[in-house]
Amino acid sequence: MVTIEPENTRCGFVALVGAPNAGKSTLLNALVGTKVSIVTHKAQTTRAQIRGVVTLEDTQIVFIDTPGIFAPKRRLDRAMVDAAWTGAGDADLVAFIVDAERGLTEEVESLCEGLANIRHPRLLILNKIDAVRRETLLALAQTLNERLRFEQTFMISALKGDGVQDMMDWCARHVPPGPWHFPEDQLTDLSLAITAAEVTREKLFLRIHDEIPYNVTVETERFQIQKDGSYKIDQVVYVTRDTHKKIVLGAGGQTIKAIGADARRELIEIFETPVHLFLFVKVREKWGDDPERYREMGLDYPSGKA
Ligand SMILES: Nc1nc2c(ncn2[C@@H]2O[C@H](COP(=O)(O)OP(=O)(O)OP(=O)(O)O)[C@@H](O)[C@H]2O)c(=O)[nH]1
Repeated sequence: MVTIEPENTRCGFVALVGAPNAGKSTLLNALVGTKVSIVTHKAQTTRAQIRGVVTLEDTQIVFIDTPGIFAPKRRLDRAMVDAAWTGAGDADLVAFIVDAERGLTEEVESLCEGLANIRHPRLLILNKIDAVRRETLLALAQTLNERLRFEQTFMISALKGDGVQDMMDWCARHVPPGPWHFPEDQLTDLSLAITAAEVTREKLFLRIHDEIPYNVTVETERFQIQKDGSYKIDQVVYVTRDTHKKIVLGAGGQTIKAIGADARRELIEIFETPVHLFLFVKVREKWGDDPERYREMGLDYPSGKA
């Protein structure tokens, strides 16, 4: 066994920033090699900063999946966007993820402006190359490199894994010397309770097909490790309206039951222990404006910006 002396280690934070749906969470999961951040085809899935940890020989890289940056409306939205920019400002390297299929959208343009104010070295990551022609990719890479200075450009498919290792190796070579922040075998800093809430939220997003998911949040109210090692988890699904509650419940409670079954199945896989999951649906009209609700998600209350 090789012993790694603390004075020889490297460690750094790499923020993954980009527009909603660019593929940041998919990339984080591909980098870490397991699911640490929930992914859906809907924009604004990631609400808080989620850290995924990769330890390679003497180097630890902490990737930060940030919420997609967009024009915020509610307090929650502002807190999400703040979390994304804070993630970028705190990192050693900033990876700008661009959905190459969508190309140069207004969101991407305004992100370029924001990123110009961030002093840390930047990487350009063109994602979804599996869905784009080579010429389109090269043209996009050139345009973006003319707008902003990037240390390196990577063309990847987070979904298929192409180019992900190259990006990770590059990051490993460019993080500063320093002690590790996490034990070698830790993959994320999310608590069990938050992980459980995120998984249920993902299943909800996947089962309910309209506006409602943006108006839903899930909180783990109680997380108990039972004597037999199984987990008993009580969660509340907050919706903003009674009509939404009816949809989330479904006829005879069918929808929530199916969501619970999906979530339970995945939680058993993640936690590697039996899980007893209990979901309750409550109406909380303005939860998106209630700091208590999103403080739970690890988002800071955006002071003075109410
Ligand atoms: N074709 C293709 N689709 C991808 C790729 N990477 C991600 N996607 C899809 O893009 C969608 C959004 O992916 P996410 O990883 O949730 O995107 P995100 O940037 O984290 O989104 P927010 O949480 O909204 O900020 C999902 O449907 C993914 O499956 C890729 O390399 N190729």
